[in-house]
Amino acid sequence: MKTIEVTGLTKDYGNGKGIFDVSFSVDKGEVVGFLGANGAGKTSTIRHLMGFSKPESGKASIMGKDCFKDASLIQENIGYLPGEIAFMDNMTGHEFIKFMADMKKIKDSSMADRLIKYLELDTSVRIKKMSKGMKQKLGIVIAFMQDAPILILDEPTSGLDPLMQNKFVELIKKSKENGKTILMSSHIFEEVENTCDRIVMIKNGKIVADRDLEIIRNDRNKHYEIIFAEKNDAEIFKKRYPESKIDENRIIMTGKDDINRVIKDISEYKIEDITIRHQTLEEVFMKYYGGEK
Ligand SMILES: Nc1ncnc2c1ncn2[C@@H]1O[C@H](COP(=O)(O)OP(=O)(O)OP(=O)(O)O)[C@@H](O)[C@H]1O
Repeated sequence: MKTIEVTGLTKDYGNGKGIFDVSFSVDKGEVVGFLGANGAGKTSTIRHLMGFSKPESGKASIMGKDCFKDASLIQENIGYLPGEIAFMDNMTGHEFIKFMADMKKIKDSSMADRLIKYLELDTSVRIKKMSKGMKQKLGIVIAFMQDAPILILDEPTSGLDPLMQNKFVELIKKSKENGKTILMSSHIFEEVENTCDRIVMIKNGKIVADRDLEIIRNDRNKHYEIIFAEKNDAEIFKKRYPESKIDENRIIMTGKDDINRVIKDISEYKIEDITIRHQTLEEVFMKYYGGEK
């Protein structure tokens, strides 16, 4: 049995909006990044997983339980961070954490205390006076405080500064070490690359990719950017590598060509600058986005 399973999930909002025949699964202990541009269907899928929306067809289940039929069981037991957090504005952070802990029947507050300290969150502030980042931290504390074995996080780093984003990445890594199963939506490739085992990508409500990151890493092309001293040399080089792109005396090419051969070929010319690197995950996935992010 898969820990999280979505099968043929469909919800048509009209005008081509919604999610259509979405299927993917997450195994126990796996960390899966759910990537997609704005409006791609990440939140809609997650809301079905949390039992807030009724599928038009298809099914979402967690630990074999139907997410809609067993919504209260799911909501009580999953560590969940919503994309748009609706807080009780008049409460302080502390009061709200206590309120949620009571609702989720959490007796031990030590995990919440550790998270508050780790994220440097001042919980004495009233929620209506909190910045976006503070509210996001509060949401993270609530999602993680029950030490749930399954976490569903909708754009968890939205509103966090780079330092806190890094701390969040560490939190995910630690949670993975502790055997948690995590589904995390994002449009930030880097954070997904740093934390996830697998990527599921959604575009216009449909799944367009589902790949292990290890396979993607091993399969990445090399990216070359070469600046020739002479424009003429760049043109000659371009003829040897017809797939490359040329802009004045600059050649950009991506491919699996033997690096030794490329370096040997380059060495025949006077070069001003050269960069050789692996493709980023974003570059690999750009084809699925079709140019739009
Ligand atoms: N209840 C609804 N009624 C009508 N349209 C909806 C509803 N919920 C979502 N949509 C539309 O469905 C599409 C998918 O929205 P969703 O919120 O799932 O996207 P997302 O991938 O989470 O985007 P973002 O990154 O912007 O949060 C959007 O075009 C959205 O406007």
